[in-house]
Amino acid sequence: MSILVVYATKSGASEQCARLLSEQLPYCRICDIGSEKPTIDEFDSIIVGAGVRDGKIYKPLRDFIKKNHSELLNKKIGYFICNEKPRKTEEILDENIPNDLKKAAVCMESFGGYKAYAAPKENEDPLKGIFVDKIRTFAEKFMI
Ligand SMILES: Cc1cc2nc3c(=O)[nH]c(=O)nc-3n(C[C@H](O)[C@H](O)[C@H](O)COP(=O)(O)O)c2cc1C
Repeated sequence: MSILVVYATKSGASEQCARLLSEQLPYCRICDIGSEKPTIDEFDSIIVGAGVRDGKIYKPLRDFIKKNHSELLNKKIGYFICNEKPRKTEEILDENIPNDLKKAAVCMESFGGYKAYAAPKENEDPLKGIFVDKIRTFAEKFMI
């Protein structure tokens, strides 16, 4: 089973999460939708994830979901978001992911994120604010 993690990031948290996920999943590659166009028919399983600003996941990922809606329904799929207020996760997923795609998902989760305008500097921990345990649990659940 080959897995693709497609992500969009602005301050880096979603990229960190995509990397950690890929280390815990077999045959997994990651793709920054901001700089690469993935060929999704090469993959049985897709995880999509993005940062959130003003309640919205980033546009390149929204566009990816819209463009590939019917193909995604035929994949094993999971969603993650990176945001600083994980309590709003359900609301954000409801407003950003179409219902049928949400129902078909194996897992959906917020992995936390950086406080607004406080992304870690080069000498700081790049996982500050990220819930590493949630990434591990997500990966385990995705593989069942
Ligand atoms: C301008 C701005 C708006 C934000 N809006 C939200 C928001 O509506 N809800 C939330 O939970 N987090 C919000 N955040 C926090 C981001 O979701 C968080 O920094 C996350 O790490 C972004 O993902 P990224 O690092 O992959 O770009 C906002 C951050 C910024 C800078």
